[in-house]
Amino acid sequence: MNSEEKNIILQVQDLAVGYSKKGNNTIVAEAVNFSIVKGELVGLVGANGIGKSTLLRTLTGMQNALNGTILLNEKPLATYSPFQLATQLSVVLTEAPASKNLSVLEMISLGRQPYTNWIGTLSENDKKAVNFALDATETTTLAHRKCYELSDGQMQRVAIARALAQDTPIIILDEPTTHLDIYHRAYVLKLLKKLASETQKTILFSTHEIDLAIQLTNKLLVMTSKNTYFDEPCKLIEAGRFNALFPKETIHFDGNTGRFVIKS
Ligand SMILES: Nc1ncnc2c1ncn2[C@@H]1O[C@H](COP(=O)(O)OP(=O)(O)OP(=O)(O)O)[C@@H](O)[C@H]1O
Repeated sequence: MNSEEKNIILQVQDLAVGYSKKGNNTIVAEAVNFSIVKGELVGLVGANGIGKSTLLRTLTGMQNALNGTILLNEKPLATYSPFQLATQLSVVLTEAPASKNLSVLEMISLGRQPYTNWIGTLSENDKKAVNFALDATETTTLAHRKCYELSDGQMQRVAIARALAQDTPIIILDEPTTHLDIYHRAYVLKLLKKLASETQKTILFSTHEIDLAIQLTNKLLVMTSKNTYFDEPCKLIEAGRFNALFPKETIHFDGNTGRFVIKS
């Protein structure tokens, strides 16, 4: 076993994802294979409706795989209890949280739920994790504001802080840059990169910011209607994988600049 194999935290083998209704399976993506190493920042890109959220929901145990294997720390995901999973994997979804009436501090403290006692009292260790999360996401000054008072960009940082407070080795985020302006999109993705390299957390996020993801991530998962590719961004460019993402008549990928260009 080489050192990369030893550090694999999430391994996906021949995975099929999709939906099951009255015994009929609708497969959204199949033959998905990849292995993510500890401390890597991995982006998931693909056209609207290709199956990014479906794949992420399957990887977080929120919906069942239709086929194949997901190994978390070499153990099948399906064998983790909800409590065990909450200590390994935190999830940041796009939907606004139901409890926007909470203060920022209360929202971030919710991340400590897997560790707190039944009345939810925070130990010194819990407080340390919450303070680290506030600091890392620059949300300390917002701590006593209500979540409903925040802008989308501020709320996104709070959602990331809640996941950080949960202190799991893996954080999975579904489109963390939705509704943000270009500066805040870059800010959030740079924050994820910093967290992955400084805390050795493994971070997997879906995004439509392909140009930014190419610049910032260690690896990318590229979902197309035929295949899902997984590799370093430069190798994916070399192999022409981004050319297959969108219909060529409208935009094409320029491998020299690493950017999409509108066709005139
Ligand atoms: N609950 C559901 N039941 C059945 N089909 C669904 C369900 N949710 C999504 N789908 C279908 O699964 C396919 C993939 O959807 P998904 O939301 O995973 O795509 P996506 O890549 O995340 O899209 P987007 O970039 O637009 O968010 C789509 O055809 C969608 O209609």
